[in-house]
Amino acid sequence: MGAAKPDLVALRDLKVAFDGVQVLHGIDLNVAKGEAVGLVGESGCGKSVTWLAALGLLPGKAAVTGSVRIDGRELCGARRTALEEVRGGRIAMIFQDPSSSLNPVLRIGRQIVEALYIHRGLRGDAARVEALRLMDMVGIPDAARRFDLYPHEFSGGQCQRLMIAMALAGEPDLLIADEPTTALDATIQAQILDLLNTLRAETGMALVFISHDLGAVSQVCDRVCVMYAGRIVEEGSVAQLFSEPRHPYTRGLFDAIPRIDGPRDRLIPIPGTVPNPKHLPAGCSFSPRCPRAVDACGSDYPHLEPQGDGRRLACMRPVPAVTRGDAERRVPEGLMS
Ligand SMILES: Nc1ncnc2c1ncn2[C@@H]1O[C@H](COP(=O)(O)OP(=O)(O)OP(=O)(O)O)[C@@H](O)[C@H]1O
Repeated sequence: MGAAKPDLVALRDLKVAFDGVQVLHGIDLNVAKGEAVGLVGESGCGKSVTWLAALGLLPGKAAVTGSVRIDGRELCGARRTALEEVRGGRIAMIFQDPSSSLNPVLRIGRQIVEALYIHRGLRGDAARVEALRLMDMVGIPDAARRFDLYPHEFSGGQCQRLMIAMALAGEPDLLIADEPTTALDATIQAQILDLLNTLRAETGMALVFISHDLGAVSQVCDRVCVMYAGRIVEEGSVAQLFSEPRHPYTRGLFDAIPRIDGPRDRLIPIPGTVPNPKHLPAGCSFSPRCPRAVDACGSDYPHLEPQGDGRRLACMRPVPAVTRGDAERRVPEGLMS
């Protein structure tokens, strides 16, 4: 086994509140250089806010505390110039909707050239050559001819590729992809996941992949963090979590997705709804929906503790370990050790 890679990002006890309502309750999370980490969980659990807070992109009304270290440098509470240096340079972020990043009234080539100037000081022919290289790298055919087109002249999948090209303009060490494939149909989604894997292999950049889609996460990530109501409740390798989810919430997420080899009537939705951050239940926030909860779960919050097998888990009544046979049925092809 090789030595562990050094951390690129370390979040410690990251908390966020909007107008006095706490929505993030102390996130501890590391991303190593070159690693791909998935963040999954139901809508509103805090996946996006975690990274928007880390990059200083939340609106002024957000109260953010804790520590955000990028390569050892503290960014929580840092000056705007320090944050701007990191954003788009060391770290880039892409979103579900390319129109949030692409300017509809500017030709696409010019937008990439501008990003190259801002992040790397390139201009003139050098910028054009590099922009064409990036367009080619993200799989835009006939880049030279399409350099002068507007965003609306590209398909949804191509706009997503162009947004990735702009994100790569700063040669980031980390790309944060927030639901990058949710709005795309299945074939295009698969192509974008493939592209992310290829780019990671070619550039060595790390990836944070935020998604509802466990299947997509399994295709691009090394490690997964499962979030619930503003906390990480379980974290482990993709193979570990797919083969043996130990938190009842993680287990619930897996039971609620269709499996190609499973009968349709085996889909079990998680009962109840995600709690309102204004009125979180006492103890473990998942306990009112949890099939394994006991009285203590409604009074004491379980901390996220390292387990013997390398995962971290916040649960007093974890799901018992499954047998090897069950595990093999659950793990997507190629992930079984
Ligand atoms: N600007 C804001 N002002 C007030 N509350 C906010 C703001 N942004 C996010 N929130 C709240 O913070 C919580 C976490 O939101 P976040 O967007 O991180 O969830 P998410 O897990 O990314 O959800 P989704 O999968 O739907 O994107 C939610 O309760 C949300 O309503």
